[in-house]
Amino acid sequence: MSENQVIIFDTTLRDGEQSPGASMTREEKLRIARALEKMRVDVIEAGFAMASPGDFESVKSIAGHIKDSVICSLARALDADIDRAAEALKPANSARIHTFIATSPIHMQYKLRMTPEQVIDQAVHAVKRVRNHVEDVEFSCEDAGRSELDFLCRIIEAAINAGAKTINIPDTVGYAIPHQFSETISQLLNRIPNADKAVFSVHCHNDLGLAVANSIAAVANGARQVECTINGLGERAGNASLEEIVMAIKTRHDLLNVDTKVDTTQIVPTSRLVSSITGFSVQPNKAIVGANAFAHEAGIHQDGVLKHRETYEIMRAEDVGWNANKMVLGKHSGRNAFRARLVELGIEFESDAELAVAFGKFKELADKKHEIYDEDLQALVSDTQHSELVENYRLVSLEAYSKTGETPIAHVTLEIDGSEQTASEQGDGPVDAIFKAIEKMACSNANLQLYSVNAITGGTDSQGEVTVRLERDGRIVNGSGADTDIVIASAKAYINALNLITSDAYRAHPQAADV
Ligand SMILES: CC(=O)SCCNC(=O)CCNC(=O)[C@H](O)C(C)(C)COP(=O)(O)OP(=O)(O)OC[C@H]1O[C@@H](n2cnc3c(N)ncnc32)[C@H](O)[C@@H]1OP(=O)(O)O
Ligand SMILES: CC(C)C(=O)C(=O)O
Repeated sequence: MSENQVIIFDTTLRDGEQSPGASMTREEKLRIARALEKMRVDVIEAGFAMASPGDFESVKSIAGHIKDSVICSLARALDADIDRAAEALKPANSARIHTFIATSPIHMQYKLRMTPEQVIDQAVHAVKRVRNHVEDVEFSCEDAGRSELDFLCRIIEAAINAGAKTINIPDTVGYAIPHQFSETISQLLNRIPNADKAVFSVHCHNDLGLAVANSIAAVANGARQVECTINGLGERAGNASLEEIVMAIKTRHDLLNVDTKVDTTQIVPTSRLVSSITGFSVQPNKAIVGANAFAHEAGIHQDGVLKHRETYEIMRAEDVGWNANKMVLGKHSGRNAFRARLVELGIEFESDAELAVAFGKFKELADKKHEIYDEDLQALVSDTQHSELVENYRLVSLEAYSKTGETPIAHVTLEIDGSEQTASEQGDGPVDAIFKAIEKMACSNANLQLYSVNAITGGTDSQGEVTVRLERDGRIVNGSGADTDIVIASAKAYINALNLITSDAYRAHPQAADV
């Protein structure tokens, strides 16, 4: 293995599963293991065989099915744990046993109730026991982040002499700070006489939100294995996230000068799989795999990305398995992104003035709604194009009241041929009351033939798009209106239909006039 390669050791199925609520069945673990193998993860820690019969079976099943990654089981520094791990790993192509014992004063004194000398003896015994089963021995100094450096040097030297091939330095409780952790790694590598006989690994927890930073700092100072999990799943605040580690190494190759074998295009599919199996959703702003990781809403950013993607993107969405980056239209968006999306939708305006009107309406809508979807744009543009109509009727204000047990009532103010009128009516529902109030003022004598409401997109902040079909003297028109408030959308649609039915331009049947 090249000295510039970092081994990616995934522990989603072991430490990840220690996340309260993240227990997985054997079949689920196998599905994740297959995804990790496809991603070309070097080592998959499949479980802790001693933990339960179910975990034993999971390790065994993964060992039997996965051929391209090394399969590993955790084991305490106890013969029974080690033998159980070896038993589960029998079917594996390449097997590793990961044995550990705590090395910090607080763990040795209060948890293990052992002296430091006893801990060294047990570690050496455990490593030798593992060597009786497999060549590939990993030894971890649990709580290394709070262990004394001199003691770490002693126990690691002894473990390497006993046959450990990988030495893992876990920051078990997420206590380390990057510059200090990288100094620890560098000291261990420099001071332990046989350090060159093993690969040094790190396993960082995220209690202070520093798991990835500490892991990368360690890599910069000579660690060549990183233990991590998909989506940063893991005990308490989680482990270092695989996707962040791998992409930091890839993106900052200029600085770190190391590589991994991971096929990064498998990151997003695997993240989704883990999230759907565990039920732990990924926060939208999570690096790499969050829904917003490659989404831009701010106009200045969108403009920059449209002109030259790298202005605001340090990675390509496609490289981590997204289809593409995303321009989200919202209230922070600018004219350039708005125009670009309309062009993609095949919508063009004849003049800049027309575009400006549509953009103004878009900003008004965006103030009411979080995200503007393509369907919103289409409704908005058709509204803008309708605005070419001579508006004999214009909605000034509207108040609709409904309460259980009471008859709904609406007060509507319209501008009709330049002057304002107000009417109030009761109805079977607020929309019925509105239509009656409008008709009271318009006196159109038109017949309502159809009223339909559609949510333009999902979510309760979706725009309602209303269609109102009116008929008068054999002429039929379809009016439409869109708004986040469906009562207002209904009034807009009715008024639009009134304007159409009284307009010379729409004398034909609506289908013929393409209304
Ligand atoms: C930092 C980490 O993530 S370490 C991995 C943590 N993961 C887990 O614990 C999940 C799986 N664990 C389990 O299913 C159970 O704890 C088991 C099966 C391993 C052990 O269960 P039990 O035998 O009932 O022991 P229990 O969990 O109550 O206590 C742990 C015992 O292991 C001892 N122990 C802890 N770590 C080690 C070690 N590395 N080597 C040897 N003994 C150890 C403890 O001192 C304690 O011993 P004691 O019973 O003599 O006091
Ligand atoms: C067993 C070790 C590696 C561990 O999970 C930890 O210390 O967090």
